[in-house]
Amino acid sequence: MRIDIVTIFPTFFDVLDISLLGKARQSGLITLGVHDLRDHTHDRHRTVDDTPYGGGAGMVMKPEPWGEALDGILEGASDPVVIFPSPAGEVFTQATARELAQEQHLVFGCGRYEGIDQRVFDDTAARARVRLMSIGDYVLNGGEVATMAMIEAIGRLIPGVVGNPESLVEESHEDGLLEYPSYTKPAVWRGREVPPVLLSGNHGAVDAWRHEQQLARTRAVRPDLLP
Ligand SMILES: OB(O)c1ccc2cc[nH]c2c1
Repeated sequence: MRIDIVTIFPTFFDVLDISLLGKARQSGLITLGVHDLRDHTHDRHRTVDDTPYGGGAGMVMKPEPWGEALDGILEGASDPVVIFPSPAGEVFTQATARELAQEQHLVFGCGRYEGIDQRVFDDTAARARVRLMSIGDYVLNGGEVATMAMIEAIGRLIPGVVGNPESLVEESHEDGLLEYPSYTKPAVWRGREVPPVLLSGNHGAVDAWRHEQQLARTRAVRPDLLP
């Protein structure tokens, strides 16, 4: 998978050189391109924003630098999905991560200030699949944190990135439920015992207990996930 990111804070994504995603890049499973939006400005101050038409507080990101940056990425690209993190976007879920992990090329456009001139979305949608994505009902200062979260959620689902693919199966949201509680040695810690069923060696009983724990947790914390 190729991933391109357009941002005014390119060093924000240096962290993608480490851990699982860093290994995936070294092995060629993921190819990453980080593009500084200011490299697509042509004034002395490298201006990327201006006051909003219609008035209002804050600044809006100018369309010209975005147009030039995306032209360079989309030219010759093979059917990428262009994702703009936005509080006004569809909610990114584990199902979205699974869906996007199937793609060959993702482009993330990280907005700042009050957002990006709408014509950038419209112009890009005329030549690529565009999706505005929200990672939750709260507002960040820009798209970089959301992009990092989505890249991690998507990247870990790409075959070969996570060593043991079985570890991807029993996770929260994979089967529509929250995950069961986990325990490891010691069997007693500060007077707290591991649930005896987990020490029983009875795999059927363990599976049943874990499923019940998933249901109980989901009922308590995320009843909206239940069918
Ligand atoms: O909360 B968010 O996901 C988000 C995304 C993009 C921008 C651009 C300016 N504020 C933003 C917030």
